[in-house]
Amino acid sequence: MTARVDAPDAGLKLRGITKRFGPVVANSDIDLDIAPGEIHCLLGENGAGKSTLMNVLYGLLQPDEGEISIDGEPVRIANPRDAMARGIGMVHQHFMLVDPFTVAENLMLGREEGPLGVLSTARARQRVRELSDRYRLAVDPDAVVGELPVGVQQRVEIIKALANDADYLIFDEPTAVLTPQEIDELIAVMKDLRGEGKAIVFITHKLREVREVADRTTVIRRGAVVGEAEPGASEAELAEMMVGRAISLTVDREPAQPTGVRLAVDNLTITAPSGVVVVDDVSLDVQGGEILGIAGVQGNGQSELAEALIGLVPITAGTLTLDDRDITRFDPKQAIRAGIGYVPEDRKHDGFVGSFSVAENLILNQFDERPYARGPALDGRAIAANAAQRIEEFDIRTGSAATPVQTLSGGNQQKVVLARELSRPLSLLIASQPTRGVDVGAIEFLHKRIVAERDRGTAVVIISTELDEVLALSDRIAVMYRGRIVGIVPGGTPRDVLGLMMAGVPYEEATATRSDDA
Ligand SMILES: Nc1ncnc2c1ncn2[C@@H]1O[C@H](COP(=O)(O)OP(=O)(O)OP(=O)(O)O)[C@@H](O)[C@H]1O
Repeated sequence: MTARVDAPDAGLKLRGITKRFGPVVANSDIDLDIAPGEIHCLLGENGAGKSTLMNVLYGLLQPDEGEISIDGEPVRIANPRDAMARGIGMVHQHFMLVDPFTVAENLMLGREEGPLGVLSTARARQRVRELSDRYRLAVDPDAVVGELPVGVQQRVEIIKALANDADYLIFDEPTAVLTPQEIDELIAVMKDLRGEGKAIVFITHKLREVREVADRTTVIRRGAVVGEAEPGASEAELAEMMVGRAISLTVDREPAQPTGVRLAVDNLTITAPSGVVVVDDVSLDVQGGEILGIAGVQGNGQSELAEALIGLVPITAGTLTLDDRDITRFDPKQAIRAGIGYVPEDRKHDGFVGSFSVAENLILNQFDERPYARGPALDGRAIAANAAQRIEEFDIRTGSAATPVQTLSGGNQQKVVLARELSRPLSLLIASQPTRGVDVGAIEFLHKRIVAERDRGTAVVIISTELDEVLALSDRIAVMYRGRIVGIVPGGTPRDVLGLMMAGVPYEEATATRSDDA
């Protein structure tokens, strides 16, 4: 018999997939072929319909029209159990793991009732070990999932999919939440899987990753396939195909015109409930009209520093001063009133209320303020007018202003948070991973807005694990390592020097090492 991969109809084929949500056509007559042994990138703007299509393929959604076949045989995928039985696995954008359970227990649960069926603890632990050895996915079977960093949780998701013997693996924006090193590791795993003949569908907004791994790239715009990108297409070409216009991948900005210190952080120390000192005697200033970038490998105290500035975590020692006012003990409400804008790292958790509408989320924290509050009642007209303006300005792709935010695509949810925070008068803007999950076109716009906020005289703090983003926006860069500031350096500092500093090497030594290498 002919080997399966040689057969003309080998692989997975989607034909004419259409999926509507009320008036929104999320997928319109989509054809997609996924061949064994390929990494197939799915590229498209926020809200283009990528996750919807993958949710159809995984049986989480039923299409209104269209067919799916595997190796020429039509299949109906009614639910994830069917998908897994057909060899389709999915690593979700938002993990579907059960936090209080261990890795092995999560495998046993087979959350989506996979073909693993009943599995003993011993067998599950052994399976985790086998798979983690084979694919270099270091995971302890007995670790409690909720206590693991996101990068490791993602490995657990991959192990779960592999434990079900998936031939087709869907990775829906897996790199959005990973550090650069974790991204490299994940890409190596994806290449190994491809080498074994598995097919991978890879969704990402990072064009560099597409160029690194894609055997084939299908571009979707507004629910329909635009076409396949040419092999070897440049980042600029991919971006243009995706968005439908040429876009600038660099940020145009004039040198900063600092207006004097607005934010002063003095000897800030934060001790976590576990007793670990997560921010250790940090002092820094941010001037009005300046962007201070904070670079560092995730987990080196940057998140806690940001959360302390907005009053979300208690401070152990030190002081915070904004425009000569002591804000050290402010709670979030007071901080917001003092003109602090905050874009949280975890938008789902701290950024919005999913069941509230887009319009409501755009005025969250301002419900009791003019012009939205009129006495004890809300002024519906003012709320609607604000929503219409922000949706237009930030190009938020939503059915209407009344749509619950939880049904928006990931990137559009992020735009709602940024639109809200960038639309009130600010003294200080703190933005953690501001463009996480956002498409290149929207990044261009959001970066311009952040620079415009600086030029208005606001003090801006950007925290990002994307060194490209820190470099594109920052006038000065503070590098954090193990809760301390390793150094505060000029905006244009070379990447490799920053990289060394992120590993704890002081600036002078890092620059000397660099010239030694040269
Ligand atoms: N459950 C739902 N109810 C209503 N509308 C939905 C639902 N799920 C998705 N949509 C809509 O379908 C469209 C496509 O969304 P989808 O999440 O597939 O986009 P995406 O390409 O994955 O975007 P992103 O890059 O931002 O993640 C969007 O307009 C979204 O608001």
